[in-house]
Amino acid sequence: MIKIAPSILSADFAKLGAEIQDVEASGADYIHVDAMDGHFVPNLTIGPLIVEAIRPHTTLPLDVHLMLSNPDQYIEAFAKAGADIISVHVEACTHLHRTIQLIKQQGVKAGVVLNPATPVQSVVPILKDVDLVLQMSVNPGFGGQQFIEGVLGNISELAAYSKRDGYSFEIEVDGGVNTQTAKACLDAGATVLVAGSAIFGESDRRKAIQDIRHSQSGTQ
Ligand SMILES: O=C(CO)[C@H](O)[C@H](O)COP(=O)(O)O
Repeated sequence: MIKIAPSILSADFAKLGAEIQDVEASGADYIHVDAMDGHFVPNLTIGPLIVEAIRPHTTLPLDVHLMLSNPDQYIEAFAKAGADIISVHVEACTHLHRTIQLIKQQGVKAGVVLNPATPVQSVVPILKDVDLVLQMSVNPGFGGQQFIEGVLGNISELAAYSKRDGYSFEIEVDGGVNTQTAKACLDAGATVLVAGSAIFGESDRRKAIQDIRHSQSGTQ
């Protein structure tokens, strides 16, 4: 079953609790939370205080994507705030194995993230340790960007490693995912699709989630 993770980056922040409850009632599987530090990426967004504030508004897993230059410094705070999955960028981690262990020590699931131009080879040694690999399909920092087709090869490569070595990590794709681009991601082997504007930008969130989820089979 394909999982859909609405990215609250495109939600109405003035009514975030209600927005999250709406996508949960509309069939979402995870709530995707984008934390940006204005340094690793050119934008500032969400910190642990917001994660703590939204935690009581949903029973869904909070899937927290850290776009931070120094993720180690904030992992404990995000875990205590209520994150269920914490993902860090391979490009930001000098000691990736140590950072992944730090996440696991907090009792939450650990993910590693690749930017569009980062080769899959850079995460192969850590694949056996992670619960999720997040392949960015835009350059991180902003919602509403255009899907970069060149990442499809990375998704297929990740799926091939998973199959070859019997791993069970999720393959998540984030950025420019909509009803036009979802099928190619799923065909390549994605198991979780993050979508911000394609869900929160629609008045019928249930239909938006269903359309993305079923884009592979064509059954809406
Ligand atoms: O991580 C992100 C940006 O860094 C967002 O999750 C992503 O861009 C989702 O937005 P959209 O679906 O509108 O592209």
